[in-house]
Amino acid sequence: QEAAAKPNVVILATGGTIAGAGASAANSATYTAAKVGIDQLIAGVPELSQLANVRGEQVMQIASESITNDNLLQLGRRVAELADSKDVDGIVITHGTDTLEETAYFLNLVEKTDKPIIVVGSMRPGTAMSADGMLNLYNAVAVAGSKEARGKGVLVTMNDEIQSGRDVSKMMNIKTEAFKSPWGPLGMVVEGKSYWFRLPAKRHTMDSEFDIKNIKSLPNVGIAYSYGNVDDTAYKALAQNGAKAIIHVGTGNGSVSSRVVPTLQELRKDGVQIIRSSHVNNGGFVLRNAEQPDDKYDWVVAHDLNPQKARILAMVALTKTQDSKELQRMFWEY
Ligand SMILES: NC(=O)C[C@H](N)C(=O)O
Repeated sequence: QEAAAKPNVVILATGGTIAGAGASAANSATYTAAKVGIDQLIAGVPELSQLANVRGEQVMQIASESITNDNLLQLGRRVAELADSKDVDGIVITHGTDTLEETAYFLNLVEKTDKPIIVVGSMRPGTAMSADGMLNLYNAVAVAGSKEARGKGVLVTMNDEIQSGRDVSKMMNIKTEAFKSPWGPLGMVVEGKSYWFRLPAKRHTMDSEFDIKNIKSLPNVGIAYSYGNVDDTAYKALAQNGAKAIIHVGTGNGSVSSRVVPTLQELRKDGVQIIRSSHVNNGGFVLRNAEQPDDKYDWVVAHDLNPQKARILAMVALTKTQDSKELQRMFWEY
C-alpha cells in the first residue's frame, strides 16, 4: 500500500491498563495502570503502520478511576482540535476501562465531527500472558482509519467488537469479554477489517446540540445508590455539597424508597434536578410516571442510560438548560 493512500490516525493516550505493567507475565490482575508511554505502546504493535500513518500524543497518564471533569474537558478540547485538522482522518483514545464508557459517551455528545473517534482500553496489562491491549489497539486504528466508521458517533473497540460509545458499558471485571451493550454491538473487526450490522439511533456528534467549544466548565452532578433500608443521608450530603442534579440509582424501574421520597421532593423544590435511573444489572429501562409520579414531582427519568452515563448527559445538558422538561427531552433524544 502507498504511504500517501493510508489514512492519518492520531492516538491520544490517557493511561489505564492498556498502558499498565505487572511484575510477571502471570500478573493479569495485579499490576500498575498508566505506566507505559504512548510511543512505547505504538512501537509494540509494528503492524499499525500497515493500517495507517500513526502518531501518538500523551494527553495524560492516569488510571481511569481517577479521571476528573477537568480531564474530560481537556481531552475533549484536544479531540476537537485534531478533528478540525485537515491532515487527521481518525482519532483513537487509549483509556482505562473503569470509566471508558463515561468518556466515550461524553465525546459522543460534544464532538462536532463525522471523523471516526475510537476509545479503546484493555483488561490485562501488556506484560501479561494473553494481553488484549495489542489487538484492541490494532482494531481501534483499523476502525479509526476506515471510511465506514465516519458519522457513526464515538465507538469502542474491545474484544473484537465495535460498540457504540453511547450504549456500551463495562459489565464485568477480570474477563476480556468485559464490554457489552444492552442493544448489542454495531459490528466486528477481524484482521483489521470492519464488518457492520447496525447503526446508532440516538443523536450524536454532528447531530448533537452540544459543542465542546462552548463548554467552559461542567456542573456538579452527584450519584446516590439505593438498596433495602436506604435512607436520605447520601442525597442530602450531595445537595449540601452543591449538586445541581442528583442521579438516583434506583432499584428496578428506578423506584424510590418511601423513606427517601419526601427528601427528593424537597430537594427538587430547592432547585436540584432529580433524575431516576436503575441499578439492574443488564441495563435499566426507566419510564416516566411508572413507579413514581414524575410529572407531579417534576423529576426526570434517565430511561436506558446507566447512572454513570446519566451523570455525563446531565452535566452536559445543564450547560444549556435548567428546565426539567428540556432535560427530559434530552434524556429521550441522546
Ligand atoms: N482495565 C483497566 O483499565 C482498569 C484500570 N483501573 C483503569 O480504568 O485505568
